[in-house]
Amino acid sequence: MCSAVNYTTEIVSLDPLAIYINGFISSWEIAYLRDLADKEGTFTHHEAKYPDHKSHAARRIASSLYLPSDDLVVDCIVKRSTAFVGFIPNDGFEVLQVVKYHEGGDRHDPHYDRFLSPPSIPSGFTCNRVASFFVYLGDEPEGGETCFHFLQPAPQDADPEKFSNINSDDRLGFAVKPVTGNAMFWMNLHSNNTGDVCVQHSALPLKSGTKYGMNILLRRCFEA
Ligand SMILES: O=C(O)CCC(=O)C(=O)O
Ligand SMILES: [Fe+2]
Repeated sequence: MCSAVNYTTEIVSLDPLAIYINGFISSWEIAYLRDLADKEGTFTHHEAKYPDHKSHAARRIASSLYLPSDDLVVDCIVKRSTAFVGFIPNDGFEVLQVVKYHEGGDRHDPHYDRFLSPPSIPSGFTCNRVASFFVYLGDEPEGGETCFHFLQPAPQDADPEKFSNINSDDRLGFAVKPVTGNAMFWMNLHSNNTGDVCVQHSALPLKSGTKYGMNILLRRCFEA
């Protein structure tokens, strides 16, 4: 039995569709997931796994770990995410991934979550990441915002505890602050399965503290 969570939503952008979610994961779920991540083993530093990615424009300086899919709480979060995406045609979620950033510049430079060259499978079908959730699992560091480089700036009356407009890479970026338990959801693909160039985003460098987050990536398979 999954416990009910009364999250609320705010539409950030209609096109591309991007939605901010308040209270998507409860505090006991966060404590549970962080404990589970610590028990599961060691976080792998992205650049230890992929040393040649150091020269990539979308450089990712962070560590990550996959959560076990057979865990009951993980399953409840997948069910909640499935209910959230509703009628969006999809083929389920990837294994949930916890990401950890340390102070001193850990970051993820501008990138897309979709595969730019999706692997095709023998049947002639291919799968890509149609939509993403990024959930903030604490702590609340200085810096470490998720910056969407092509979304409209937040309106002046937007809650400064959650949103800001900051200049990143010389572009005005709409930035989401890592508020524990809250999440961003956005679409990566158009309905014709081509990539939406407007959802390029980055995790800005951590100035101090530690940041944990979780990627919940929705798959869609289609004829290539
Ligand atoms: O850490 C963030 O704020 C965003 C992370 C992200 O975009 C990713 O892991 O793909
Ligand atoms: Fe991303």
